Amino acid sequence: QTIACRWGPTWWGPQRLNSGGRWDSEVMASTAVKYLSQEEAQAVDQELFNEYQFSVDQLMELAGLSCATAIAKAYPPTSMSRSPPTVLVICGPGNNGGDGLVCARHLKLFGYEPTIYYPKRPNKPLFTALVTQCQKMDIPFLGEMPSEPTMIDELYELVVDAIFGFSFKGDVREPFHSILSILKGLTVPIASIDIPSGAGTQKVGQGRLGPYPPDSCPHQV
Ligand SMILES: NC(=O)C1=CN([C@@H]2O[C@H](COP(=O)(O)OP(=O)(O)OC[C@H]3O[C@@H](n4cnc5c(N)ncnc54)[C@H](OP(=O)(O)O)[C@@H]3O)[C@@H](O)[C@H]2O)[C@@H](O)CC1
Repeated sequence: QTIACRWGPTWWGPQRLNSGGRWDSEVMASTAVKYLSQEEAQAVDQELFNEYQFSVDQLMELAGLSCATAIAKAYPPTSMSRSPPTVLVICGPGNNGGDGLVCARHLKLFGYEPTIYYPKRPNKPLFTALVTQCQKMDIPFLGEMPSEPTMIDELYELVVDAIFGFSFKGDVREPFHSILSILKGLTVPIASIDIPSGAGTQKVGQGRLGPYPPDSCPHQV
């Protein structure tokens, strides 16, 4: 999983399996960031599931924890104006949304005050369990998206975009089109899990939350 942060002191190089199946230490040691294409990301996914026998629960827990850790490095609670810092985590209908639920749980443990908006919930045990775990940690779920960017700017210091990952395709459908429109108007920073949602993963281009790869757009974790 590529982890990158624009404002933090460190750029974490991508960690990927090379064609021989070994961790590519040269790439890991590099300070440059390589972005995986949609096909590359999906191939890594399949290799981890099939060859390495990881389960989706395992990978999602690691992904969510890694994202929360990267966010805590980029935006330490002590650097934020509120205590605890308020974070809105917006989760999509796929595994990227699952990463967001796990991330919210770890952000709470790291001293943030996350709130989740999860408008389209898959009826699968993995996701219902993740929701239960967040509820048991007293993480609130919003019934509806704040309608104006200024409302989000006032209530939250950071937004985590866990809406779409590498299976996004086509034009954004509702309710996510409206959600992304609101996010485009924010002044608070947005940390995007995997890719900025709405950005294409096939090629460098202008995504709906900013350019991709994101040299000057929301943080990508
Ligand atoms: N590889 C790894 O090691 C790991 C990967 N992980 C994570 O998984 C992510 C990939 O997960 P994923 O495959 O579930 O896809 P993802 O993008 O979250 O959601 C796709 C859903 O979105 C929807 N949708 C799509 N296009 C749309 C549109 N235009 N407009 C509106 N809706 C649209 C569509 O849902 P539907 O509308 O069909 O209900 C579709 O099913 C990956 O990026 C990484 O974050 C970690 O969890 C574990 C380790």
